[in-house]
Amino acid sequence: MSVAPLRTVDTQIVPDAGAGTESGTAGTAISVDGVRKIYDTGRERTEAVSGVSFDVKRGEFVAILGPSGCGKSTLLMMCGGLESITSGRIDIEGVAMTQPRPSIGVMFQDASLLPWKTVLENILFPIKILKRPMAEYTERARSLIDMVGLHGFEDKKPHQLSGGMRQRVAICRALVYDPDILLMDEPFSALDAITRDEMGEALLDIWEQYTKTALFVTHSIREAVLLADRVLVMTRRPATIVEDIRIPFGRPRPRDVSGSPEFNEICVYLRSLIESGHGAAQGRRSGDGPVLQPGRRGA
Ligand SMILES: Nc1ncnc2c1ncn2[C@@H]1O[C@H](COP(=O)(O)OP(=O)(O)OP(=O)(O)O)[C@@H](O)[C@H]1O
Repeated sequence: MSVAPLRTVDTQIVPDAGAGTESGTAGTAISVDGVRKIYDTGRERTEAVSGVSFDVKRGEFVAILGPSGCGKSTLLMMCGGLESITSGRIDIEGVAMTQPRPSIGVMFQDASLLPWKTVLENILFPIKILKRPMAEYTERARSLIDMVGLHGFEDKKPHQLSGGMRQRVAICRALVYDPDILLMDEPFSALDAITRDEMGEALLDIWEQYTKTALFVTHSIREAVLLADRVLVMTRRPATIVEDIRIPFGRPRPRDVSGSPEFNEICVYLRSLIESGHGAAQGRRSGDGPVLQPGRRGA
């Protein structure tokens, strides 16, 4: 089932069959350059992010992995214009990021649905806020509902849904207005392991029909390797990027890839990086990461 295409008010991203791969011709969607974040509460100064630089190409799916509290969410929020940048610069489609934009969809750990609204009304809520034509977007919302397997639940309220179903609604809400970029902050972390795997597969299904640029924060190494074209590994706070690994599995991604020795080898390598918690790459510009192949570890 495909999703009805729409034109967006911002730059239209044309899905690129080569996007997210070495041969992709896509330009840069997100450019993070020397970004630092210090939270200053008056009583306490916390350096959350320190000198982080990386690029994300259009159509690329980049996962950010790192220890708890290292600054992943802070980095994502700065990319979404939801948190100020202390120093450095973030450009989205070549324009400096200073405030939220409709070309960026955001998804959080908590689905944050409005309890008094139905599934369909929740999904269409951004359309109401953005004052876009409701009839046109209702068709799209229904296509998305079908795609994530919620057909028949359009008129249910959030309390009538399981946690996984609520997150499916949140995915539809993030995609309904056709944002060019999707920022996801541990969207499946509150779900049980089986539902989490199902959601990963649902996201892969969506990705294959509806390529977007994505930045995805997760604690799950396996989820990152299953979903992403590249994985950025962050150090302990203040976070910087210790490794940028290109995942060598193409698109459409084989659903059984997570059972392969190569997949497990990459997971083991990433786990060792996270457990060591630091590396020699402080302050470097990320973006040309090694391709991790069987028997060959990233430098
Ligand atoms: N609004 C804030 N004010 C002060 N400090 C903050 C604020 N938000 C985050 N921090 C601090 O910044 C650091 C990084 O937090 P952040 O939530 O970005 O980490 P994270 O890697 O996403 O964590 P987790 O993986 O546990 O979700 C933490 O020490 C946190 O306490």
